[in-house]
Amino acid sequence: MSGTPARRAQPSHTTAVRGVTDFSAPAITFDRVTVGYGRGKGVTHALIDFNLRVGRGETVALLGPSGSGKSTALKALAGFVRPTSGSVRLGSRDVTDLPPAKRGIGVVVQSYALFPHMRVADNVAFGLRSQRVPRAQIGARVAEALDMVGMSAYGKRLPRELSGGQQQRIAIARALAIRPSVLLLDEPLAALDAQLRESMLGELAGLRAALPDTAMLYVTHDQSEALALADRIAVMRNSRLADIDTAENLWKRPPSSFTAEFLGGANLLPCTVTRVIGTSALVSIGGVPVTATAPQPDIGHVEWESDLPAFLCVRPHAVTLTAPGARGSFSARIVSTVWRGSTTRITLAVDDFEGVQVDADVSGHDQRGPGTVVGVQFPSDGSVLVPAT
Ligand SMILES: Nc1ncnc2c1ncn2[C@@H]1O[C@H](COP(=O)(O)OP(=O)(O)OP(=O)(O)O)[C@@H](O)[C@H]1O
Repeated sequence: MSGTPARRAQPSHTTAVRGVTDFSAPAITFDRVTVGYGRGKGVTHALIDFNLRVGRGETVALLGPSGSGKSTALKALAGFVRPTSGSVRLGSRDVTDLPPAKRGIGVVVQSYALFPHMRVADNVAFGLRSQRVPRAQIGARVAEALDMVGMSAYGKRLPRELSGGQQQRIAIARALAIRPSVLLLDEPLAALDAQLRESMLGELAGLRAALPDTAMLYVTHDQSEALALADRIAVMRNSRLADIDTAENLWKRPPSSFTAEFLGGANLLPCTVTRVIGTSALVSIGGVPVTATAPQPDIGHVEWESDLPAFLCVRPHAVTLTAPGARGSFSARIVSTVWRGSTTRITLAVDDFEGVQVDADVSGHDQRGPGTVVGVQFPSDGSVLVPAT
């Protein structure tokens, strides 16, 4: 039997590298940070015992449902709320008691927050003037920041003369003008339409590559943004850090059912572990044996023991439909189909599974209607064990 860990809520830093950046030097540290809003019995604990380290040049996405504490973590770092307990550090400097303007952090929020009466260049210069950067240098720094976001030609415009995407670019330029070592982005694309969001995502990825020493903390509840931009993803749940790891590890080997579901939807099939040898697991779903992959982790506190209840996590694209009665298949009936352009999402009721429907994504425009009987297979390389707790 092999021990299999879920990597969970460890205040760790990654050894992965983007280019030649050394993430091991901490740029941001949250050390057991708790934040409460209100007092006495009415207090809301928006962040509880929160630990996180972000390395120099690293991008970490804070991902989680609405109200899970993501923005509060950012505010604690930026200095907009004071932790009830714990500390925040930038590099080796404890900034817990420092006012926001003295922290030297670039902040970009969803609503752009540009000064409406100021021209673009003055908006971008704002942080530089607050930092008393010599007047002679301001013009060049503003030009440099506008150039980074492709908005050099717009310095004389007022914010109301720009589109939403352009305003957000100016907000990013304003944050970059102070050459921050830490950039905080709070849902920066949430106010933009889907197409613009997609192109801005590409631009943010380019910006990230152009700023190899800047640590970024990126709040989102959109898993595709987190997967596209982050070196690591920290998943928040109920004011706490639930799981943290590289985007790839969390996607391929989710350490919890919550993260499996939150990061892009997953079929979570209740199963019982029969045995695990190396990375090969034999499990039972409703008495039917199925082979799967057991994640082999580097940190571990889950032992895959026989008879342990667990989940089999199968992404919809990994579910295979066969002819009814095909060898190794479960018998199922199509409940509904939704055509999504390049794929069709088929929802299935499987005879041996009580109360659990299975989603399958098949390529093209599948014409099979509700009630059609099919076979369903869960290929072992697309089925991974997830702890039930
Ligand atoms: N100023 C405030 N006063 C009282 N409670 C607050 C305040 N700001 C946030 N909260 C509460 O703290 C909790 C965490 O809020 P936070 O904004 O950090 O969540 P979030 O994960 O960023 O959510 P969203 O994705 O909706 O922005 C929520 O329950 C929220 O209602």
